[in-house]
Amino acid sequence: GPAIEVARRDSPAEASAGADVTTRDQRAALRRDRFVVVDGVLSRAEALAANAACERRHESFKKTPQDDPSARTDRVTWIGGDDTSPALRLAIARLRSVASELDTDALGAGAWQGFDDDNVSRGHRRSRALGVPLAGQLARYGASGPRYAPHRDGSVLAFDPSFGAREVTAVLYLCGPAWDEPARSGDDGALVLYCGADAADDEGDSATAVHRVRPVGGRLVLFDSRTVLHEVRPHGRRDDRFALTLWLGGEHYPEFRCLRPYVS
Ligand SMILES: O=C(O)CCC(=O)C(=O)O
Ligand SMILES: [Fe+2]
Repeated sequence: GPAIEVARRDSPAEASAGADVTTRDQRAALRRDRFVVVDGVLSRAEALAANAACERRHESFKKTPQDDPSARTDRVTWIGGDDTSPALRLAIARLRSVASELDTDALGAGAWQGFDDDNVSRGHRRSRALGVPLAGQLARYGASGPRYAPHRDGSVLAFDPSFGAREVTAVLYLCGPAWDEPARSGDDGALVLYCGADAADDEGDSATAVHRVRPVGGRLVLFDSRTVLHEVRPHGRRDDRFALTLWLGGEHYPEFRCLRPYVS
């Protein structure tokens, strides 16, 4: 898991796939609101093919090191650019491409400036390009149970290298067509974002805005890994909930190890 995530990172330029995944307005919304939802990142046919590849791979999903009912109970596997499935290679390529798009808005600074220009206001002399891991986490949430309790993905005070590197979380949903319609009742497998919650709040009570995102196939969610408290609700559907996640950030040289605190 984390070892794969940390082992190697590309620069945004190396990870660019050419076609735009996000618009300038969506990226501005991300920096302002600390999250944005982008629909149609995979076409319907591409999303169907990716979902079928996830279903075929059912046996390769494993427990995570954090596996515990009070934390998370999903099962995961890792997807790299050399995956045997063309549909999953396309999905990871679209996610990796987002980093170079975030860099293009840097107003001549040459790299990502952080959320709401945080990097500048915290006194960074230079902006940093967003490192792009070679592999993303594919998670499977089965029916009636698996969930991920409220958490943040990254922190500037991290001791775990992968955790310290994470700056922007990118989640691409690979759910099948049954997920296109809202759940009729009960828990719906939503990603719940507790925006504006205090840093000390791990439950979301202090959030200034709560957003529920349905995991529709082909939908991308981007958010601030370090400040946005979020959780995955359980669901009662027959079909599994699949999400491919890539954490952007950290420096992009081989074997990044977060030797320095990520504030400078
Ligand atoms: O599947 C999702 O919607 C988000 C998953 C998540 O929060 C994580 O893996 O850290
Ligand atoms: Fe998360």
